[in-house]
Amino acid sequence: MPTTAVEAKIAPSMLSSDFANLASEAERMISFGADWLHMDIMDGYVIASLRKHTKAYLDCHLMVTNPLDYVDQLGKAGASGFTFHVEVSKDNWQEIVKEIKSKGMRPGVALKPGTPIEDVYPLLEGENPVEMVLVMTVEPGFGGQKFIPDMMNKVRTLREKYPKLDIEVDGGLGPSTIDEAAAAGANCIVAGSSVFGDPEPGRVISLLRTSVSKCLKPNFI
Ligand SMILES: O=C(CO)[C@@H](O)[C@H](O)COP(=O)(O)O
Repeated sequence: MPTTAVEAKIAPSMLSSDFANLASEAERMISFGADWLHMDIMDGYVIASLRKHTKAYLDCHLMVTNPLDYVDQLGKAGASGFTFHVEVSKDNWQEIVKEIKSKGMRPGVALKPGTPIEDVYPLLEGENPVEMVLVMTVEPGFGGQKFIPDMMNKVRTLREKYPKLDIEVDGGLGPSTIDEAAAAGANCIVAGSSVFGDPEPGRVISLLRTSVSKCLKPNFI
């Protein structure tokens, strides 16, 4: 029976949602077909309050300098994925990954546009590898920035080396950039302004999924 090595995951970035109505915004995105909800973390309280209203996979991107300090809090709050930055974890990533897994979350590593892809390789090898790499396609910070096409070289290199890895892209993704990202090998797509800013978010989510699905390679097992 053919199956795919990796699946398309469309993750609206809640940074672009109406914060005063977080629960209904989350429900709205799930009803439009979102797979994950992408959460940019400044503290864990938002996760805890949203978790009360949804069973969705909460894909958390920690833009913090000391990720270890947040593992326990995010685990208790109900985070599903915990993605920390490679730039701040060169010395203790093994401990961070172990802690994330012990709290029942899925570890991922993110890299900023200026960071070479080779920096994440050690985190993908050995006994306790991360399970996802988030390639930032804008400088982390806020939504609505322009997609950096050069980042697709990182995605391509990573996909060639790790055919079964979840590769996420974040920043400036939407109908005009998705084909390039999908062709390079990204399968998890974070999209903020293109989804929340469209009168038909469901149509955008479905378009993103179709583009990724077309590029996924079948894996015959
Ligand atoms: O983490 C970030 C930016 O730092 C993102 O998650 C953005 O929220 C994505 O927004 P768009 O570029 O899709 O509008």
